[in-house]
Amino acid sequence: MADLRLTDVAKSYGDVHVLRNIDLDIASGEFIVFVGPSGCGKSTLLRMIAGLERISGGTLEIDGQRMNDIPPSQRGIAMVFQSYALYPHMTVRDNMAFALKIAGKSKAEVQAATDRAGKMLQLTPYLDRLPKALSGGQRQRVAIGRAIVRDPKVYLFDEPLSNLDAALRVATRIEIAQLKASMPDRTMIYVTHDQTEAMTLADRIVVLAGGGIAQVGAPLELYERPVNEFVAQFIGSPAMNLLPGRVKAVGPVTTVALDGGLEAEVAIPTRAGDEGMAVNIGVRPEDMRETEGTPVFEGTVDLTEALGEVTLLYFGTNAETVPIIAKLPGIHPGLKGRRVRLTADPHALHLFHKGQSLLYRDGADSLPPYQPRTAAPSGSMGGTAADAPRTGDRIEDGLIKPEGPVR
Ligand SMILES: Nc1ncnc2c1ncn2[C@@H]1O[C@H](COP(=O)(O)OP(=O)(O)OP(=O)(O)O)[C@@H](O)[C@H]1O
Repeated sequence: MADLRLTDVAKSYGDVHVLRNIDLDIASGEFIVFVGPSGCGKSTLLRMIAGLERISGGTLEIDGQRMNDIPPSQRGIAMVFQSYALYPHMTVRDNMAFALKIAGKSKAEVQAATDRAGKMLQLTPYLDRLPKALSGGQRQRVAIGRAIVRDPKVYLFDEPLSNLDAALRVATRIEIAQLKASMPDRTMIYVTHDQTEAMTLADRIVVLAGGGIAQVGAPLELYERPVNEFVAQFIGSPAMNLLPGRVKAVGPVTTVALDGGLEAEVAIPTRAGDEGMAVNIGVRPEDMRETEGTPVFEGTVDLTEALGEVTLLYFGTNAETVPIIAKLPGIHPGLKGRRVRLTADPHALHLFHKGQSLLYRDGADSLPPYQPRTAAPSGSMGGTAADAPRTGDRIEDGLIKPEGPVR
């Protein structure tokens, strides 16, 4: 059991401010995923929690205890890295046992812990193998095993699956979810670029952007109720389309006159005085469908991509109009070059003013509470800061090639 509290946490490298004003409470047993554009500071935040980076400002508490100046080994955390960084001359069991041996655990304790981790990760048949005789997925499971043997309160994962091929990634993702389910009281924080990992593993996703937190919420809450255009376009793939226009009629349902002459009804309230307000309607590609009636969008299909279960239609890719993508279920041959009329349910549409969702303009508290999922599909894995490759180590194919004597 471990809860974490970050208060006004900041990170700068000299004059470069990477993160600021990070306030975040993480409950014991939660699976938290950090996402955000490349360079937004996800790994830096994780490494500050691990103690591998100094915190420039603010406070990190674990279980109410200030951790800013506590060394990584005393924080009760373990970290799994993208480069699983195993010692090539050690067996799977010895790789997993390494930190325990350093910590002076007895032979019996080491044996019990590695047996248990091997069983949890289905590595039992491989315990006496060297890493070179394992697949990439198995190697990453050993790295996770190294975390498990230490039985940390908090597991940190830095893009653990990004070195794996697509099929292994799916399999390992599912294993992580199962692992978390088997350790409901362990807190897990996970950095990824992968939308599917974020959506399927997280109890809550933290979207980082521009050095701060853009939004924190359950995966489907971010999908259905993004606070702003950035989150709206970051969560979901392909990204949400934005159609510019002006408010024409206000009320519980807003009528928007779209640039180009079409109109759309959006089931988001506006009030007297909002008439004429410049807005963007947000419509997810998967919410669009063909219509014979009144469309919210009409255009000539520039390009199609048939993915089997869905077909992507691209509009305005080489024109002056806003590019639009629609995702239609099934196979739609022969649409390229055709004029298509598309609509969407008013309840599926979003409405933004100056980048912010109008849903939130009177404060998020005025929204009916979002129903969190009850059966948490959480999952995670582990490793320790002690497993971090040292400066000077080279990592090739996930194996540490130490420059100096082995630790
Ligand atoms: N030692 C350093 N000195 C100066 N700037 C640094 C240092 N380490 C990281 N940064 C900068 O901090 C920012 C955040 O880096 P970080 O690796 O945390 O981003 P990220 O969101 O994890 O990115 P990615 O998704 O690409 O892995 C980047 O702009 C990076 O250039």
